[in-house]
Amino acid sequence: MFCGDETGAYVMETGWTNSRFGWGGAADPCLQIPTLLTSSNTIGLSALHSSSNTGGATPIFNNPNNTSEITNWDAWETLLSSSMSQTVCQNRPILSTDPGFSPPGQKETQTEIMFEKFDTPAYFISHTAALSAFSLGRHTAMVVDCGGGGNVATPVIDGMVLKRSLRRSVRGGDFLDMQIKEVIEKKTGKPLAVRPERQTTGKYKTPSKAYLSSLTPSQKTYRSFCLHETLTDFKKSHGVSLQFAKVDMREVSGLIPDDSVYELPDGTPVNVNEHPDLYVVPEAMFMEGPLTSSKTDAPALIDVEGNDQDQPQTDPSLLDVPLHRLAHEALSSADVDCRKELLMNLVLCGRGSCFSGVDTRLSKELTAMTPSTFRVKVSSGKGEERSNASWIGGSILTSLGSFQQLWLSKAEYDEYGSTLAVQRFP
Ligand SMILES: Nc1ncnc2c1ncn2[C@@H]1O[C@H](COP(=O)(O)OP(=O)(O)OP(=O)(O)O)[C@@H](O)[C@H]1O
Repeated sequence: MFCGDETGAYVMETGWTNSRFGWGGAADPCLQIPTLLTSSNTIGLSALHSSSNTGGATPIFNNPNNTSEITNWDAWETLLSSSMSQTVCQNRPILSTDPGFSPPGQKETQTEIMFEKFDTPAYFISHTAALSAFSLGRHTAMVVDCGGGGNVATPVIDGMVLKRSLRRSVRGGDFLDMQIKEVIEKKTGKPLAVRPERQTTGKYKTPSKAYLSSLTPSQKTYRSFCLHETLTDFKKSHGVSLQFAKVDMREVSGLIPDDSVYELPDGTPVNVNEHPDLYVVPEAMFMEGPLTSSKTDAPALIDVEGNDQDQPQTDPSLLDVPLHRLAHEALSSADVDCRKELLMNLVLCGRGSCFSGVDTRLSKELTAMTPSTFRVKVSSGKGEERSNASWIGGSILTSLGSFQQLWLSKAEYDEYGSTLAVQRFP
């Protein structure tokens, strides 16, 4: 048991796309780092160019199927130590998050690193979905998290995650990026332009002459980063214009600006309104039938041009189903008794769900799939609250007095070792 009066805990979440760090009790993380910007010994843009024999930097997650399997522990440690030095964190209890499908042994390794290398006085690993539900004040909820690596539906009952009912799908933010890239390239008739990080940005930016296809295969992490940065910028600026084909247009009328022009990094203008296939890209989240037919369509490609010969095959447990079916699958595998309550408490989170109308659409589709006696109620935070839901849940949890007895303390670790992590953090 960690018995400090005032814990001042450090809360960290290592997501597929973004990692978040900050202090327990705070409203927002004080530091966010793109997870891709980390290599074994450095962090930041220089990490993308650090060479290795395999060509390019090796990121923390080098597996397109499992967003939580840490494959480069040195990079994970570098990310942590860098965030701690930036936020001046020393000798604090640390809470980290786990999405519930990490491979066996990962939690023990994390626990060992925390106590042996970072000398933390206490440590705790909590489920991402349980924390997201908690951020909206719910102990029981069906959490639908739309991230970069994929979408995950997790039933949470009384704060406990039903692991056997957890369902993942490939249609996350990276998948949509590939769709947007394809449409833009088809419209403009040339490869997608990206903006090298050293070029001037802002009002006086010069057009970029760098194209995704001109970056060499050895720059694969850099290419992924450029693609992600360019298309996230597109989604952010045109998230309002990107619509769902089946949403009642009366509900969203007035949201589409008449002149919705996005300027690509090379200066090419793309009028989103003139390209219905562009503004309905998020519709892929709800489209029926399989959308990923080949290996190169895999959701979270590290090599965006499909040149990586070592690319693992897509995990068969990853579903290629629309968001509402994903939630429905997770719901159907939960106990009959709790389904009604889960549907009444559907929590939508993750930055990938920030397109306008996702909550309405999800609610409509699920209502159509469930008996009329069931009521679907989708709740979600606004803006950053939605994006940082699990981090915020961790921040709330660590500041509760009743939670303090749940920490795994250094004394306990010294006595029983990291195997205690398996019991403490199921
Ligand atoms: N305004 C926006 N509208 C839609 N999508 C967005 C927006 N901003 C960012 N995204 C997308 O959200 C995804 C990242 O979401 P988020 O930060 O929740 O992921 P993560 O937590 O790092 O990933 P994961 O949950 O898979 O571990 C990226 O694919 C990004 O392009």
